[in-house]
Amino acid sequence: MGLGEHMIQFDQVSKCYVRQARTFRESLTRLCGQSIEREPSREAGFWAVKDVSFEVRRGETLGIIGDNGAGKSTILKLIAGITVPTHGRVNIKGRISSLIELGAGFNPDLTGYENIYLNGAVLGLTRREIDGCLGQIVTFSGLGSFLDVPVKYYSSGMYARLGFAIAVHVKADVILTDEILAVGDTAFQRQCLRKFKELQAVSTIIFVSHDLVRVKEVCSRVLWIKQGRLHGEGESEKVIEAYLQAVQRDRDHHLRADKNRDHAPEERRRGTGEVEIVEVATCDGTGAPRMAFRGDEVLLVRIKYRVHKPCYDPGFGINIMSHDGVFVHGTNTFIHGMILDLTREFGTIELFYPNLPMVPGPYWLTVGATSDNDWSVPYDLRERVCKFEVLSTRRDGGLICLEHRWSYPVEH
Ligand SMILES: Nc1ncnc2c1ncn2[C@@H]1O[C@H](COP(=O)(O)OP(=O)(O)OP(=O)(O)O)[C@@H](O)[C@H]1O
Repeated sequence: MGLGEHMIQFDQVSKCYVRQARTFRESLTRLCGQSIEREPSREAGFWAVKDVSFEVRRGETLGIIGDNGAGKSTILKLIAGITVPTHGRVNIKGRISSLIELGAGFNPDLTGYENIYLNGAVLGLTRREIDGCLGQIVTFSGLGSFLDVPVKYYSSGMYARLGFAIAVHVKADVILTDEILAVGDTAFQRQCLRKFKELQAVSTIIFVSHDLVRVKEVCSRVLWIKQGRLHGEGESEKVIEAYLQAVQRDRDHHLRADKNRDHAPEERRRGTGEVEIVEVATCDGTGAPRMAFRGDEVLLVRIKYRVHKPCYDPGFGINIMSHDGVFVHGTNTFIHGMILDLTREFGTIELFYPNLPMVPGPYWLTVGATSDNDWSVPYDLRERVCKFEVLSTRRDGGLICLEHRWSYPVEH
């Protein structure tokens, strides 16, 4: 087999699952343990994968991303031959090792050692081949004397360890992984990641994950699956960026729909009323209202106010609070030495943030108008007046994403 040849080919592949559609009455009847013979369930076809074509070359690590239920795992199952396409053709070359549902093929009454041989045989290895990699599997699993115990006594983490150890040592041509680098404890995850990087050099890998940082790190090409269809394909960075933008649009839509439904207003308000904060809106760089932002995007806070009485030395302030009430940032016009002329009845003032270097999550804005920088007696103080969300692929801990860079000087 030569370099660059196609290891996986999907040619207009579709997969239809048949789902049992039940009426409420049928579900109730079932719950009560009664027969549903007189009212049979109707069968509904559901296209989990629809008309998908792609190819994967030898040595590639291909990422598959998409929302929950998009059809990613179904594609893996089609590659693994766990399920067959309803239409189209799936061509696979070489031995496949599947890291989906780790340990699913184990026999609970057999010991770890026995399951290594059983699993190896299922994967098409001869006894001699399994003997050859047994030592590595044993060491990698870290299960020691537990390998003499029937696997029904294993914890789910131990199950996954053994499953992973077998799957990565069988010298497969194609390796299928589904959120696999998140199994076990942190030390085992590090070990898996090291092994994964080793395998990248010798195998073709299909990597399904919601961890977009990891996908970007390990895959050069990515497929974006949306509602069973291939929605995007190409260089990881570009496809992930487009996906994130779509996620953000959806999230924004959702947040605004929620706001319009006026769910449980969280706002607290007080003030003497000379200046009224009529409306606070979070906007994008073009000034369009928006509630979900990526960390590298502009946030423009637009405050519309109304002056009811002439007032002395007026100013505005903004606080950003995290969802659990931690004060993230605060500023006001007094700090910036701004002198405002509030002689007109209506006006607008805007605060511009060039980016939002915070950890992902929901944030709240408190906006106030006051005189002479005295916030104890404000004209109008609207606490938690509006909410926005920061979406990010960064995984830093804490509250803010400080720019940083690791270095690892080698001592000579
Ligand atoms: N055996 C099945 N029978 C019926 N429907 C199924 C079956 N397996 C999957 N589905 C449906 O097919 C769709 C695609 O599922 P799939 O597991 O491939 O999604 P996914 O992209 O891997 O999702 P996630 O990110 O949540 O794991 C879902 O709507 C799911 O409910």
